[in-house]
Parts: sequence; C-alpha cells; structure tokens
Amino acid sequence: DYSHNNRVNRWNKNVITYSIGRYTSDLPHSTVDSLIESALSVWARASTLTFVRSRTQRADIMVEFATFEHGDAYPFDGAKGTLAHAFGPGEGIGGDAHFDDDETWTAGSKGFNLYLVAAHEFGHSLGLRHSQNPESLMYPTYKSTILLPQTWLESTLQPLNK
Ligand SMILES: CNC(=O)[C@@H](NC(=O)[C@H](CC(C)C)CN(O)C=O)C(C)(C)C
Ligand SMILES: [Ca+2]
Ligand SMILES: [Zn+2]
Ligand SMILES: [Zn+2]
Repeated sequence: DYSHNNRVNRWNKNVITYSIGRYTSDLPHSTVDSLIESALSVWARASTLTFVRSRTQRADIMVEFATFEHGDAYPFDGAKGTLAHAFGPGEGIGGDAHFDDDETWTAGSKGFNLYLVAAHEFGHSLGLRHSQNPESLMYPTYKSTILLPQTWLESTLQPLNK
C-alpha cells in the first residue's frame, strides 16, 4: 500500500528519466526491460509521475546489476542476504537502483522476482522509506507473495485462460 506515504514524489519534476546499464545474464535483455518498465508503472499509477527511458548516462534513475564492490559505499554480499539497494531522489547517484547479480533473477516465482524487487527499489528512488506493514511493497524483507495489482491480475486470469 503506497497510500501510507504522501511524499511519493520528492523529485522536483514529474518526468523522471531512467536508463539500464549492465544487465544480468539470468534473463534476456528484453525481459529485464519489460520488468523494469512494469515496476516503474506501479509508481506511475500511484502518483503523477511519468517515467521515460533514456539511453544516456545522465538519467535520473540509473538501473544496473552488479556484484560485491561496485563503485559506491555499499558493496553487495554474494548470493542471498541483500538483494538490491537504491538511493533517494537527488543528483548523481540519487535515484539509482542497483541489483545484486549474485542472486538468481527471474520473471516468475523461482529465485528472486525482478519485478517485485524493482518495484520496492523504485519506491526508495522516489523517496519512500520502509514500511512495518508486512503487506506493504516497502516492507524490508523479500516476500514472493506480495501481490501487486498487475501480478494479482495475471495470476487470477491465468487459471481462466488455461
Ligand atoms: C532475501 N533477502 C532479504 O529479504 C533482504 N532484504 C533486502 O535485500 C531488501 C530488498 C527486498 C525487500 C526486495 C533490501 N532493501 O531494503 C533494499 O531496498 C534482507 C531482509 C536479508 C536484508
Ligand atoms: Ca546478495
Ligand atoms: Zn550500489
Ligand atoms: Zn528497501
């Protein structure tokens, strides 16, 4: 529930750019692109924000997959443990979202679901902090059962069109 925080948009603009740098080898690039786009659309629907993909290195939200030491003060820790991190709105590293590539990233229920983790990370990119509500997208622990409207819709319709 993102309604608990009315400070979704702490950027001083409504059009936010994003770019994707290094990819994971767990998924096709096109799948990563669509999962990232879907995760951003969760926030677009919950706010007045629009996300536009940019091919330059100057995007507001730089998305990348990395392992261990990767150029910021928060090295990743290998498989499991921390899955990803993101920085609140601001210049430079502000808004950026990094994903630990020592995890197994999936589009489904195996490994860690990139769509769910990215939706959480982009909450931070927009200035949200953690929620203590276990049902919240911003809960600090990964749960593969966080059914977002889109995921709920797909899973509900799935049996119907089997
Ligand atoms: C499975 N491992 C976990 O559940 C770990 N939690 C995470 O990696 C958080 C991301 C999840 C919620 C997508 C880190 N975070 O808050 C980033 O913004 C630990 C709880 C072990 C830290
Ligand atoms: Ca890790
Ligand atoms: Zn990082
Ligand atoms: Zn978090």
